[in-house]
Amino acid sequence: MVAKIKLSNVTLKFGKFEALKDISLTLEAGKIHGLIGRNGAGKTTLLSLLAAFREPTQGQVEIDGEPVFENPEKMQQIAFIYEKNYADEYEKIPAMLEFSENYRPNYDKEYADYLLKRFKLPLDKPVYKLSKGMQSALNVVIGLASRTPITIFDEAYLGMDAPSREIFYQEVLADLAKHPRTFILSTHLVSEMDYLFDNVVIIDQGRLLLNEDYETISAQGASITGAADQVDAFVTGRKVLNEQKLGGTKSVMVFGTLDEQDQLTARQQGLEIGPVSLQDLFIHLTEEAR
Ligand SMILES: Nc1ncnc2c1ncn2[C@@H]1O[C@H](COP(=O)(O)OP(=O)(O)OP(=O)(O)O)[C@@H](O)[C@H]1O
Repeated sequence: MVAKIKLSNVTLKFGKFEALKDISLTLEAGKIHGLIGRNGAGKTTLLSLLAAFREPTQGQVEIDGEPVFENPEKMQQIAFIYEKNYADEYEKIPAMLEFSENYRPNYDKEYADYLLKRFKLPLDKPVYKLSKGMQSALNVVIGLASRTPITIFDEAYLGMDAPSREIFYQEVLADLAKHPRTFILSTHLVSEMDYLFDNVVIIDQGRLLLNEDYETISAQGASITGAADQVDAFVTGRKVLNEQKLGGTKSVMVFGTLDEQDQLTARQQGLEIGPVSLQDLFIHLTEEAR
């Protein structure tokens, strides 16, 4: 079961402050969408609208053509996983999971049990006594095992160590392949998670900067590596995003596509051309917008 999300001219105000400014975008069903933006860009605010936690001040948020706000049928199809405060959660994990089991029609208890084991989560402790990383892993279990048509993870990895984050990423990919649905992952760990994304949404200061598939974005930049003086000559006049030097070798990231002639010239000069990282493009695009 998959679902398509559409925002049309969405504005969200907190009092006089516009946290989201006239955002229109479509998120295709069955894909992994990466949502990135600097601190305070409006990611959580945007996700809370998708999850029907709030109503836009202006504009429409629709899932499969229907408004989502105060629409119980649509809301049941969306899991919004964010960092919760479990200070007052005296239940143990099995009791907590009962809610998802009862409320989510596609909830898979066997899969949840498998994930609990994979994350090595203790079942005999009240949730408030779990470490921060364990509480995040529990959120991930709820999000994945609910198998909702739309699953939103808002920086779900907070506190999780590297091996646990790796399990999270592996499970997103493996379970999506078996049970198609739409994932939206917001993150600051761009270089760690970019390989997961089919599509990337970048917002900055409440505005949409970009909503494109990962391959198209990657083609908007290139890395050029080779002898330092040759590389310097090649990148003259181009927009340099980042450079690194090791001995006589230099690697420079440039913004903009390289046409066939550029590629031929680079090869003739013994320069190596590679892709640019999403992280470098993100830093560049959000700096340029200021
Ligand atoms: N309840 C609120 N009342 C007033 N302003 C708010 C409220 N929630 C968020 N904001 C403001 O809206 C803007 C966007 O916040 P949001 O939490 O969506 O950003 P974010 O991109 O998720 O940031 P971060 O990466 O730091 O978590 C910020 O300027 C924030 O101060």
